[in-house]
Amino acid sequence: MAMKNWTAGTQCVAKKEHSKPKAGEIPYHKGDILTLVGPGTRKGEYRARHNTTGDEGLVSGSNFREREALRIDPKLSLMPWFHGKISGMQAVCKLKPMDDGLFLVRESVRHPGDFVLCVCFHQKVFHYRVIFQNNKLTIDNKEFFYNLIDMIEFYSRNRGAIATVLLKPKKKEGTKSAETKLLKSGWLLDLSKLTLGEVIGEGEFGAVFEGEYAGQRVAVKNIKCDVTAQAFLEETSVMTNLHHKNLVQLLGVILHNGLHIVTELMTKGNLVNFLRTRGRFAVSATQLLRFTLDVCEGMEHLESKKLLHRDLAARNILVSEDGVAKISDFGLAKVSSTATDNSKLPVKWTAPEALKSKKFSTQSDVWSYGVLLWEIFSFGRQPYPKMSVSDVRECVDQGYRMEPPDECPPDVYAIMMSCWETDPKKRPSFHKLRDRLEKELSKPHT
Ligand SMILES: Nc1ncnc2c1ncn2[C@@H]1O[C@H](COP(=O)(O)OP(=O)(O)OP(=O)(O)O)[C@@H](O)[C@H]1O
Repeated sequence: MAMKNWTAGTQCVAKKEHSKPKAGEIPYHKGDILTLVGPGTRKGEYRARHNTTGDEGLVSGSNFREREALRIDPKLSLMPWFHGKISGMQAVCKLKPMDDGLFLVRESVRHPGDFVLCVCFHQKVFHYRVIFQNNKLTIDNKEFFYNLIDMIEFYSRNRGAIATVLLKPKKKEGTKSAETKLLKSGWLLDLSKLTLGEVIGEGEFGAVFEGEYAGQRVAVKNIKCDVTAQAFLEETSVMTNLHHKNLVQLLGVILHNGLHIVTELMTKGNLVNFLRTRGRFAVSATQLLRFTLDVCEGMEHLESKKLLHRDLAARNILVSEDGVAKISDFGLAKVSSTATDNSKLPVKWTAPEALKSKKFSTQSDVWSYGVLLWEIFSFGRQPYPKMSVSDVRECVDQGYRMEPPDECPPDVYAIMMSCWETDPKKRPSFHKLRDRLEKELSKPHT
């Protein structure tokens, strides 16, 4: 068997029961998930933390397999039972054989915007109109839901006012159930183990909560809108491929009330706020350099996986309790290099060739990294201060580059400038950047 060479942070699934641990070992059940924290004392052995019990101790690598990453698959659907705009007749044709509890959801042809839940029972199809009012969905004006996912979840457990509980989704052709896939691969978490705490941030698509999952402090992003939740599924799939000390770790997702995305908690918040609230008297140049190196190492890892970030900026860097910077927000991360919607691009951070001809590459991430360096050394200032987005586009095109931030070490400014070479090929790789930053860090700083 090939020697496993797992790094700290790798999530593993137990292949066997291990109920009688020896001294220093921890117990686990088949299917339990553990996070490796480091090498063990002997060959093939690791130190690991049990994701549910929180126990930490030694485990044998041969009893585990790495938690499977999700393939980025556009067919993966949170709502495989949703068939879009089809007529009642068409729905009836699809619901064959008419087993009790077989169901689908369609959009009403006659009342656009309203949905219809179609369920088989006693060889008949029942059509329940789902009404959207006051921002909620309801069938009977007694039970109300934020979204379809929630509604289906409810009627899969309770009959409520309908003929039968929902037993089996009729999948739309060409879709695969995300729930099944997440469950099989070990990324589906258990709602009953989650406790939500206070709101710690506001994302574009919903609040971010602090919480606890099976004893571990976590951050939870809840996406209520079905369509957005579906879009986030892709971000989550990307994250299942990533384990690195400088990338915010996905712990898993919960399908309830839309989608809950559970990640490790970064208690010191995002880097912009971190630097703005502390300022140059509280954060040393060495600490700033450590942040830049942290981000660089995270990017080097993304690069090694052939992934682009596309939205690298200090607002998307989070700081852990022990002051380590990690990259988050893989919303725009993609394997391919063809862009989607240009209007959403963060212009002040995006390389000119990416803005102009959608040429995204690791080199365009390097450009953004240069802007991020500038943000770090200016303690969280908005880049290109006082310039409008269209001014920035135009000036940068004509060769304008930002001045160094106050008291920025000249060598660091030289690194920024090299990231902003017009010709992407002339920009350094993240690997090269790490080299230069490590040298910088080894110099005496105040
Ligand atoms: N894992 C985490 N730990 C601590 N705080 C977090 C975590 N994730 C997010 N936050 C906080 O919540 C804020 C919003 O995060 P979020 O990623 O939703 O922002 P966003 O940039 O709007 O992303 P999106 O476009 O995905 O909504 C962050 O700036 C940060 O302060």
